Amino acid sequence: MDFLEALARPPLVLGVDPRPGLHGKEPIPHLRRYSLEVLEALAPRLAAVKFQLAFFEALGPEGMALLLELASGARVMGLPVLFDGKRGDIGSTAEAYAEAYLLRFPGSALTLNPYLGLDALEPFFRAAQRSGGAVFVLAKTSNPGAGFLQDLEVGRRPLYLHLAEVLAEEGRRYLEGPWSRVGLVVGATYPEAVQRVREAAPHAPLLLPGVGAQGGKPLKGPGLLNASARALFYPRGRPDLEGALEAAEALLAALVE
Ligand SMILES: O=C(O)c1cc(=O)[nH]c(=O)n1[C@@H]1O[C@H](COP(=O)(O)O)[C@@H](O)[C@H]1O
Repeated sequence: MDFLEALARPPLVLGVDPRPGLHGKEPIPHLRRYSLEVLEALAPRLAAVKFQLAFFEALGPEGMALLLELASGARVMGLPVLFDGKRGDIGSTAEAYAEAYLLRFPGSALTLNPYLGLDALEPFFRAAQRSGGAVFVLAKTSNPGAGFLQDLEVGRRPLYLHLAEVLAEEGRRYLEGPWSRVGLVVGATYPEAVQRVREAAPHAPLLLPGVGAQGGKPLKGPGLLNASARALFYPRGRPDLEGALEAAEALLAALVE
């Protein structure tokens, strides 16, 4: 599997951010069963599944084992996997992160934090190239305080746009057909930023988190991957398979004719 196949699938990404408190007295087995059911039911309606590593790490060793099981399960279902770790470190450590999430899971994608600079991102780009994967670099995040650094002016445009331009140029070396393996993250809560980044980086897949619980609306357009976690995985504030299907259908109705 190549992660870029996600771009030819329905433009919806299911975020899996497990809340053990919603899964009863024995959360891990319940969560395992529910996650597999949701993945199986929603897979044909999804571009990819995004596992937020923090929530699995918070569950301890059993949580990490569950993450690996769910990631393997998604791959068996033919569903592209995105690891949301927002990694970023000096080159030699970046190599290790890239090994852990891109090379050990060929065809997967990983979210990245660009604060350390291009030399710290390149090991991830090369690993994505080797493994048929992709990366999504944070440009404009969905949170209310995103502008603190990301909107600072650099050469008469906001920093996030400068980053998008630089990565669009870098990303040309990692093109596979119309799309680059170097994607960007732009919060669905900032639709005008999505538009500006799309213009600055026409070949970058764009991951748009914040749909649903954070108030973002799904956005339609080439290479736009709308991501929703709570509103899809816990549609009425709790595990609910029927509700998850309905929520996915409703979001897709707004995205696909
Ligand atoms: O990289 C991300 O996925 C991400 C980037 C961003 O700017 N904002 C953002 O909310 N996210 C992640 O997307 C998920 C949001 O979940 P919901 O708000 O429940 O849909 C969480 O896992 C966040 O860590």
